[in-house]
Amino acid sequence: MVEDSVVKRAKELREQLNQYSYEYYVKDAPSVEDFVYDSLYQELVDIENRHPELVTEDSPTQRVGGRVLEGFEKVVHNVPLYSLNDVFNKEDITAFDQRVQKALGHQVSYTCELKIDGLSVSLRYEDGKLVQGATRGDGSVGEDITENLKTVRSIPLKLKNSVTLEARGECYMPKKSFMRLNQNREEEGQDIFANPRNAAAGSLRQLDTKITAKRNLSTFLYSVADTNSLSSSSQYEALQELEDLGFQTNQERKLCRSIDEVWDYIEDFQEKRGDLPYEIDGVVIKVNDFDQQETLGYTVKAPRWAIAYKFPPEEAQT
Ligand SMILES: NC(=O)c1cc2c(N)ncc(C(N)=O)c2s1
Repeated sequence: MVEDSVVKRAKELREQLNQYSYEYYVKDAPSVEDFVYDSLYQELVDIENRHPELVTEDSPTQRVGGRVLEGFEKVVHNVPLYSLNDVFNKEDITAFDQRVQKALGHQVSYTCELKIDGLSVSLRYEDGKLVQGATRGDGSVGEDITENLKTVRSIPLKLKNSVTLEARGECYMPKKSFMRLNQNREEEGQDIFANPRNAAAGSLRQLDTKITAKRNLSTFLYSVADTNSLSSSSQYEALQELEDLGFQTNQERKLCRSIDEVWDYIEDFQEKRGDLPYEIDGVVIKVNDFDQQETLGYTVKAPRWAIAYKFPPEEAQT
C-alpha cells in the first residue's frame, strides 16, 4: 500500500507538469525554465518507477511512447470527414458568395482559417479523456494512431471539461523541425522527406511510437464531428470553445462580414505565408453560423457552406 503522501505528491506533480506542458506546447508561453520542468519530471519518474500502480493515462511520462505496434487497426468515422471544393481565383470566391446569398436570401458572415498543410486527424474524447485518435483515411474509414497521437505534446490527454466529443484538425510538422529532421537524416545517410506534410504523415505512421515522440509534431484543431457536442452556435465561437477546452487552435482566424473582407484576408496571407512557422496551402472559408451551414447542407462529397481557396504553389526554395 503506497503512503498517502506519495499518492498526493504524484497527483500534484502530474497536474503541475501538465500545466507547464500546456503553457509550453499549446500557448507557446512557458511560465518556468526547462530545468524546473525537468527536475519535477524526474521526481515523477522516480515515484512511478517505485510505484508503477500510480501511473495514470494522463501522466506526462506517457508522452514519450514505448510500444512498437504490429500495425494500425481500421477506424470507421461515424460522422464522415468531408472534403472541400477547391477554388483558385477571385471570380470563384465571388461565385461561392453569390450561391450562398441566393440560397439563404441575405448576406452572411464567413470565418476564414488558414489551410494547414499537414495530416487531417480525428480525436475522440469521452468524459474529457482522449480515447482514440485516427487518420482521416478516405473520410469514412481511417487508421487508429492513438498511441502515436498521444506523443504529440499539444494534444491534450485530458480536456479542461469532462465533455464527450470528437474534435477534428490537422497534425503538422513545424518548418524548423522539418529542416532539423532532414539535416539529421542526411547526416545519417537516410532519405530526406520532400516536405513537412510528408514528414508529418511518415512520423504518424511510425509503428515505433518512440520515434513519433521525437518528431516534434504539433496540431491545430478546427471543428467537431457533431456541432451539437459544443455550446457554440457558430464556427468562430466554436474555435474559441475548442481553445478553452485545451486544444491548440490557429490564432490567424478571422470573422469576415463580407466576401471583400475574405478576399483581403486571402491576399494578406498569400503575402505572409512564407513567414509562418508552418506550411499552409490556402485558406478555408466557411459560412460562420451553424444554422445557416445546416440550411446549405452538402453535395455528395463536400459542404455547400465552405470552400478551400488554394494558393499557387510556392516558388521552389532555391
Ligand atoms: N478537408 C477539410 O475539410 C479541411 C482541411 C483543412 C486544413 N488542412 N486546414 C485547416 C482547415 C480548417 N481550419 O477548417 C481544414 S478543413
